[in-house]
Amino acid sequence: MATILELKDVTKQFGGLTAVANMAFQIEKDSISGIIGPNGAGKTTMFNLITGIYNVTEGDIFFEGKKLQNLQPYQIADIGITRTFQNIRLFKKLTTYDNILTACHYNTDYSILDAVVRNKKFRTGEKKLHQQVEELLEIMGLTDRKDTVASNLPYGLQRRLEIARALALQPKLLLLDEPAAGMNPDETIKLMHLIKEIRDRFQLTVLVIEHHMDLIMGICDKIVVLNFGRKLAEGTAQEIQTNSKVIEAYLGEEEVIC
Ligand SMILES: Nc1ncnc2c1ncn2[C@@H]1O[C@H](COP(=O)(O)OP(=O)(O)OP(=O)(O)O)[C@@H](O)[C@H]1O
Repeated sequence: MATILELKDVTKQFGGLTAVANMAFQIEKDSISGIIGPNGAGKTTMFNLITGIYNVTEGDIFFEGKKLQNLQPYQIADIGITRTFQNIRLFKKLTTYDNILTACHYNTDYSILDAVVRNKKFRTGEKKLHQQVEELLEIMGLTDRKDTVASNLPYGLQRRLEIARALALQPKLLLLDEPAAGMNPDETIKLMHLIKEIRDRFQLTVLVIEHHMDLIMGICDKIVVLNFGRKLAEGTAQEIQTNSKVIEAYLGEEEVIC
């Protein structure tokens, strides 16, 4: 198995606070991996480092063997890493369809001039875009809500729409920050199947932060556990559930283990 993402001794400090300390792990291509840990453990900060929102204080992050150094978030999206956010970020006044379409437009290969004169290249490109939007609507179960304004969608569907927008950028690595937040158990199970389906259909790698242990334990090939910005443990769901350090520090409450 090839490694798609590697963190080598990554540290992030905010003034005197060390949010992430000497973090090191590898993510295998085509896998689904999870990051868990108590509030404030450094999970979102790690996503922000991988996606270029923050620069690392020390250490290196490699994507497909290349160092991600001083790249801007849009450059990181260009090389194939996209994400969703803990606090949903959508164009709230646009329809579901247009939210996906604006993200798909990022991939167009026609120029402004092609668009102005509406030549064949533009028309073919536009047709492809609309096909891509329809496909994403279908996969994400949003077709019958395509004309609904995003702010009027139920919360669970807003989260799905956010994933659709991240997929529209055709990533190789998809980072999901608490995709099941606010979902009921039934929606969470459906999301779990959907994440697997997305991985298979688009042949991508998924890294997911989640507090819903059933989702994490149900879909992840590997789980990295953080505590106070440090890696506490790493392994399969079974290894994590039986790891004494994890049980002591994080999964101490029995009901957390599914
Ligand atoms: N921009 C920032 N400036 C200063 N401190 C920050 C910043 N971002 C995060 N922190 C701090 O870094 C630590 C890790 O925060 P982070 O949001 O990464 O944790 P988390 O594991 O994602 O938590 P949660 O599960 O609550 O989302 C926290 O102490 C937080 O207050």
